[in-house]
Amino acid sequence: MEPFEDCRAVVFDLDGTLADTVGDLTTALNRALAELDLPPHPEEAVRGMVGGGLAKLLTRGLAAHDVVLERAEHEAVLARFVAHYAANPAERSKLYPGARQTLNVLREAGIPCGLCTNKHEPIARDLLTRSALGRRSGAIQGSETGFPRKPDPACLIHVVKKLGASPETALMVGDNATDLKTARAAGLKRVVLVSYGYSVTPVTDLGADLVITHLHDLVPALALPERAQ
Ligand SMILES: O=C(O)COP(=O)(O)O
Ligand SMILES: [Mg+2]
Repeated sequence: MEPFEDCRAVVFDLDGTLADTVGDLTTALNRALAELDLPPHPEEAVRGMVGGGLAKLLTRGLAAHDVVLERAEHEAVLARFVAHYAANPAERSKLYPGARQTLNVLREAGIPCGLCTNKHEPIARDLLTRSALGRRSGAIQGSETGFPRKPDPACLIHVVKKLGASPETALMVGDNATDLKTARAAGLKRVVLVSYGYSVTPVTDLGADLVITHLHDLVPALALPERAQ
């Protein structure tokens, strides 16, 4: 893409973009499945189920076993799954290389960073605090807070506004088609996708303005002043 010279804010997705969380998600999902006497899914299978929030992950995990629960039971299993995950969200999860450094460089360059995730917001905040990303993020928006989940653009529009930017001057960095769709629906002109996340479709086929293989490739693409890099 052309260097994005007028970037005033960067909004990141969390799972698959800043943090590799699939290990802990798999553990929690498999605990919930075990309580239903269902076999566990391997981490590689769960990778392709992440990105739509915990409710969707449970639905996908059950569907992979050809199980559809009646509503009340599904809600009860979901509550247990969320509780399992909330109890241990950071045992095996880790930030991707360059996550902290990239947020630092952007902040030093005067570009506020925010976060828009389909993860339950309290769990997202917990993860971010544990990984010291929370204080580097100017605005965090997760799910179950009254905003509809991505790809509805409302949460992204809210974060962009909180960061003091506009859709024209903000950039979204995500890992799948949902992030791209959300950003376009919010009116963002620049969308970067990372290639190492959880997308089941090759990200190069999705129509992003730029695909990066490493977070370190983000700052050079923004044409920031030399001192900031
Ligand atoms: O599916 C989730 O729980 C979160 O996904 P996201 O951070 O990629 O939006
Ligand atoms: Mg993601």
